Order: sequence, then structure tokens, then C-alpha cells
Amino acid sequence: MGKNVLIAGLGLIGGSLALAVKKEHPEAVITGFDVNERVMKTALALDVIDISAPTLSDGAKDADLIIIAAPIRQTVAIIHDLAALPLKEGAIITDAGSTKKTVCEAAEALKERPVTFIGGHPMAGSHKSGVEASRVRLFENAYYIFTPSRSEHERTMIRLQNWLKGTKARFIRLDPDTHDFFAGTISHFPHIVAAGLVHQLKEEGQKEPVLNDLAAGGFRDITRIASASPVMWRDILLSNKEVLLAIIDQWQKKMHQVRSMIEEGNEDALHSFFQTAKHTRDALPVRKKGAIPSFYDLFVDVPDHPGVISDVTGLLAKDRISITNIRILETREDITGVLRLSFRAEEDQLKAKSLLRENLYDAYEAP
Ligand SMILES: NC(=O)c1ccc[n+]([C@@H]2O[C@H](COP(=O)([O-])OP(=O)(O)OC[C@H]3O[C@@H](n4cnc5c(N)ncnc54)[C@H](O)[C@@H]3O)[C@@H](O)[C@H]2O)c1
Ligand SMILES: O=C(O)C(=O)C[C@]1(C(=O)O)C=C[C@@H](O)C=C1
Repeated sequence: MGKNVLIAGLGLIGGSLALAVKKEHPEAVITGFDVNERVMKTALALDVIDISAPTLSDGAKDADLIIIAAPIRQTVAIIHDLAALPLKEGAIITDAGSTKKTVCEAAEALKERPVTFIGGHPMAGSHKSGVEASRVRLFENAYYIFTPSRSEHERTMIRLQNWLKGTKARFIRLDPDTHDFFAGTISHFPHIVAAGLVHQLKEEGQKEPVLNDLAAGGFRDITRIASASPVMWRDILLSNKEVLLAIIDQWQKKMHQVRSMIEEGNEDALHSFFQTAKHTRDALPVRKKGAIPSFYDLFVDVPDHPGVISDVTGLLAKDRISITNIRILETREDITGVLRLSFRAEEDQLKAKSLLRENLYDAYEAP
């Protein structure tokens, strides 16, 4: 199977995949390449990679496995670069991009080469980006979608899944179009809505600055993902254009319906709108990880007075919720402080959040 792995793009996803590959294959030599030299230095310092490659070509020529984990536009550019470079016979090339049609079409450029390209998309991530945010367990229990283009890729799929076993993800296959439709519905369009809500707050917040302070639990929950990388999301939207245009049209119709329900004072229709949403949301399968962030931190706004930390820790201790770390992050206008509490498990994080909220603390997952 060889042991040389190249990761091209050492951000959240490239770094996390590097850690997961190394965990299951300690004999592997993980080479990293990133256009940003500082990122490569950080990846080396954090032991995310074993060595760095001065150029893509240096890293690619002896690689048995190449994982491209850059934003989509750059992923396409890297695939075209690889198509013109010396590559090892039998090498597997995959990517981690959030859309698959554009990437798989670009990979046709590799079809005359003695390598196999299989598109990939680990369906877990975070609003945090960069190698510093990498986590070996980021993909645990999440779906990891592959889009093999030919049935003769079967044996290579098994080799690729063996390389990625350390992710502990659930591997599934889809064709690129179906993938992009699914991802558009459950990931890409929700990001547009989250960013749209933040824009709305920004515009109103300029007139009424107090609005920014009032934006509490609900607003923070629904907009966490708006803190993600703008470059990454620009590329995702542009490479899933048709799907997103159709979903936006559908959404506009839905919003017109809600508008009419409010305008007409249609109590039954509004009740049914929320009832259906509640039933559907409540029935979503609970997964330990996946679309849910894998950082078990909780941020709590606390009044700045002595004893407040023991108030908070005492409250959690009563319910046997254990904290692995606690830090005071900042003091705003000398009135309010922010505590960052870290938990070992998501279950503890969620229990702590509801307990603190019941006790009137403002507790939220992202600062
Ligand atoms: N962040 C998520 O939640 C998530 C989840 C699943 C998949 N993805 C996909 O994974 C890919 C990477 O996302 P990320 O969150 O790790 O982004 P990131 O911003 O954390 O990292 C991207 C890295 O790629 C590097 N890069 C850019 N162009 C490059 C090039 N030509 N050659 C080498 N390196 C280059 C950047 O310098 C950066 O370090 C994207 O395609 C994204 O769509 C992201
Ligand atoms: O959890 C988050 O912050 C994410 O945005 C992760 C998320 C998602 O939308 O679920 C984002 C992009 C990916 O391609 C896959 C996962």
C-alpha cells in the first residue's frame, strides 16, 4: 500500500485528516504542502505533519496517497497542476471539497495518468478554520461521502477507506450530482441563511447598537456557522450554482407564505408551520458528531464579582457535570466577564448549557 501521504492544504480539514491517517497508520510519512509557509511551520510545530514539501511537485512525486484539502477553486487548480506533474504509479488522489461535481469534472484531467482519483467529502467540520483547529476526532461518527466515477475503482475505494479508517467516519457513496443536491440542502443553503441573518443584524445594529448586545442564545445558535471562512464559502456557492438558485427560489416562496400567514393573522396556519418544523427537528437522528461541532466548549457571560466562578462550577457540580478546563476570557466594559468552560463530551456541554440557562446565565457554544 506504500506509506507516503501528501496533504495539500493544511487547514482545519487537511490537518484533521493528517492526524486521523497517522493515528491508524503510524508508519506513514505525512508530507504537508500549503501555499502559506507560516501554515506549514505551524503544522510541523503541532506535529500534524512529519515533513513539509517546498513545492507541490516535491510532495507529489513519491506519494502513494494525495489528499487535497484546499478551498474548491484551489482544489481544481491543484488537480490540474497534478495532471502535469510526475506522479507515482498506482497513487490514489482524493479531495475533501464540499462540492463534488466541479471537482470530479476537473479530475477528468487525470484520467490518462496511472493514478486513480476518487472525490471525497467528510461531512463534519466547524466554523473555525486553520491548522490550529485540527482535531483527530473531528470526523468520528460523521458521514464521509465518496463519489467514485467508475465501477472499476472498487479495489481502490477499499484501499482509500483503509487509509482513512482513523477518521472513524461512516463511509457512503453518492454520485456527484446527488451529493451536491444533498449538501446544498443541508449545508450550503443554511450557511446563506445564517450569513443573511447576521447581515440583517449588522444593518439594524448600525442604527441601534444595543441590538448587538441583545443578540443572545437563539441568534447565536442559528448563526454560529456565519463565522466560517469566507473564501471557502464563496467557492462552495459558486460551484453549486444551479442547486442553490433552485433552493433560494423555493425559500422565497416559503417566506411569502409565512408573510401571508402573518398578514392575514392566520393562527392555524402559523401553528401548523411551527408544529411541522418542531416535529421534523425533534425527529432528526441524534449523532455524537457530524454537523454538530466537535469542540465541547461553552461560553458564559457572567457578572464581574468575586465568587462568580464558584457559583458556576458549584451549579454544574451539583448535577455531576465535570469541567475539564475553565478560563476567564475577557471583561467587557468592566461589567461582564466571559468564562470558557471545556467539557470532555458533547452530552456534558449540552447539559451544562441548559442548566446554566435555566439559572439565567447566558451560555452559548461559540463566542
Ligand atoms: N470547514 C469545514 O467545515 C469543512 C468541512 C468539510 C469539507 N470542507 C472542505 O475542505 C476544504 C478545506 O477547508 P478547511 O476548512 O480546511 O479550510 P481552511 O481555510 O482551514 O484551510 C485551507 C488551507 O488550504 C490552503 N491552500 C489554499 N490554496 C492552496 C493551494 N493552491 N495549495 C496548497 N494549499 C492551499 C490555505 O493556505 C489553507 O491553509 C474546502 O474545500 C472545504 O470546502 C470544509
Ligand atoms: O459544523 C459546522 O460548522 C459546519 O459548517 C460543518 C459543515 C456543515 O455545513 O455541516 C460545513 C461544510 C462542510 O462541507 C461539511 C460540514
